[in-house]
Amino acid sequence: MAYNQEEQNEEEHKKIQYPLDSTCYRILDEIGRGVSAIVYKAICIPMNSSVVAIKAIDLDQSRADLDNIRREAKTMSLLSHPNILKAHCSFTVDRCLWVIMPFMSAGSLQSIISSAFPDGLSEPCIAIVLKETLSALAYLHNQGHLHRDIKAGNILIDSDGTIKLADFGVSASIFEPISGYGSSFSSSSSCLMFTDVAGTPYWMAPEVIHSHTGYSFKADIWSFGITALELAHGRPPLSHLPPSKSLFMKITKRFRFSDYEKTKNSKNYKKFSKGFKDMVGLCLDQDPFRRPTAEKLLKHPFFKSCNKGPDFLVKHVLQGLPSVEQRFKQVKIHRLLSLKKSDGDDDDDPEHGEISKQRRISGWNFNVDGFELDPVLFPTEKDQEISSLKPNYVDDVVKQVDVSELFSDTSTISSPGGSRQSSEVEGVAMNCSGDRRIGGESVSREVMLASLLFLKKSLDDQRQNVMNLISIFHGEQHVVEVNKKDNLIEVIDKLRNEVENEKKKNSALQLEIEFLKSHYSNE
Ligand SMILES: Nc1ncnc2c1ncn2[C@@H]1O[C@H](COP(=O)(O)OP(=O)(O)OP(=O)(O)O)[C@@H](O)[C@H]1O
Repeated sequence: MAYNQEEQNEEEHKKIQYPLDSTCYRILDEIGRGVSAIVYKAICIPMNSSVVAIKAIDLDQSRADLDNIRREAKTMSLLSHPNILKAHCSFTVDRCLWVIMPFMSAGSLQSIISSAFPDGLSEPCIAIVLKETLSALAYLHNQGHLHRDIKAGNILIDSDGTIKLADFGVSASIFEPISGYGSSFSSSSSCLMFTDVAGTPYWMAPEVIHSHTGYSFKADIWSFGITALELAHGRPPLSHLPPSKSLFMKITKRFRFSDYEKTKNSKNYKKFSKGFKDMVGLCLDQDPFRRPTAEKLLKHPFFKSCNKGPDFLVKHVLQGLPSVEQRFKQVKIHRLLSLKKSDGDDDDDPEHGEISKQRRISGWNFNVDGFELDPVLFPTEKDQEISSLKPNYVDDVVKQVDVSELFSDTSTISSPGGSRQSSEVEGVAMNCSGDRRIGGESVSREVMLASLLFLKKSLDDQRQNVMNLISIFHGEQHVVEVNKKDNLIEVIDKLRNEVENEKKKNSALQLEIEFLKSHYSNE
């Protein structure tokens, strides 16, 4: 089912039309990879060989179906704002959707910080980037759209310092009719709400993860706050944890910034202004209704006092930076090397060694705190002594999750009346909540299922990453200069094993989900 954006939007006739034929484009270099897409630098031959970026989305891997993407592209083509990256056109090429976009020569802020500013940008630079992004967000929200994937990876910068918000892959219009979206949509509450889970885990608002309560524009404000921390520290909070674990921590223990506390004592500890910390704190209020709108946030003193522009970014961020394609190659090499380095890591883990070498697995158990499926080993004598103390794991999970308590925060950074409890953690770290054990009897099956589905997605993503690495080995050995045949065979064998392991984990997880579904439907 081929489609092109042109036939769906009369507006498009008014502007220069890029060709809808893949043979008109010549790919020059790969410049980025997402979960289900590869981004290329290319030239459009009939357009005086002008440089473009092509995002090739694998429709088999992508969550969205073609109808939704088509609808989204149509809606997005009506938007116009200096800080929003508008695609030139899009069309299908086999099972891929090619989105032809302006080439933003410095790439994303994420690619910049990961290669040149691992400890984050300076506050004046962050202020400019965030202010421009927030203008785009305020416009989007005023037009009735949620972005749903705000993060540094989706903020692009051009060689002149211009900032544009990109990637509307999961964005959605709150004004669209229910039937028009793959999203679940609820209008039962006082404002229109989405209930499907969309976005990238570390940046997701608690109400998005806890999807049955619904979410709206304020979910973007949360992600905006996380993006501020990402730009300030070089990574989002909790990113040292696997995505599923970070999600579950947010649901059960509420979001804390304890991982940034360590930063305070490190040599790279940075001090940020009160205004910046206050602004981030407002975005990261656990209660979406207390978070400010994008419009209101733009009036915050942090942004009001930001009077520098793109030139400042050129001077302090872009100068001397390798090109986006060079940076991407470096990232690939780095990933490859860390993969090789981690080859032997499992052997260092005594528990893992024991599992794999001495003991047989009898099944899987759900580790509530770690939000992981742990293998259950055939018991040793010592295990049998304590086994009678362990409750049935499903009951255990169900009794420990009291959804009514999850978001009734008593120690958030903003109090209902607007007065603020002291921010005890310095830097951007804020004490959002105590680490309270959750008790009670109420049960959220949706949370359980949503969480398990996330875990499954995380495993799928890991599998995809391994596949990507395999393709790097096959296609670009000259880049990584791995010439020794023996080495290659050994690494490929290990990758193959990893894929097999992932497959096994996926099947086990599938069984687990089936079990939980039938368990709940029987009740
Ligand atoms: N129009 C563009 N011009 C220049 N570089 C781009 C452009 N679009 C994307 N990139 C580069 O490609 C990288 C990958 O982009 P992509 O949108 O596929 O992934 P992502 O948003 O980081 O990940 P995900 O798919 O998980 O959302 C970006 O980080 C950026 O450096």
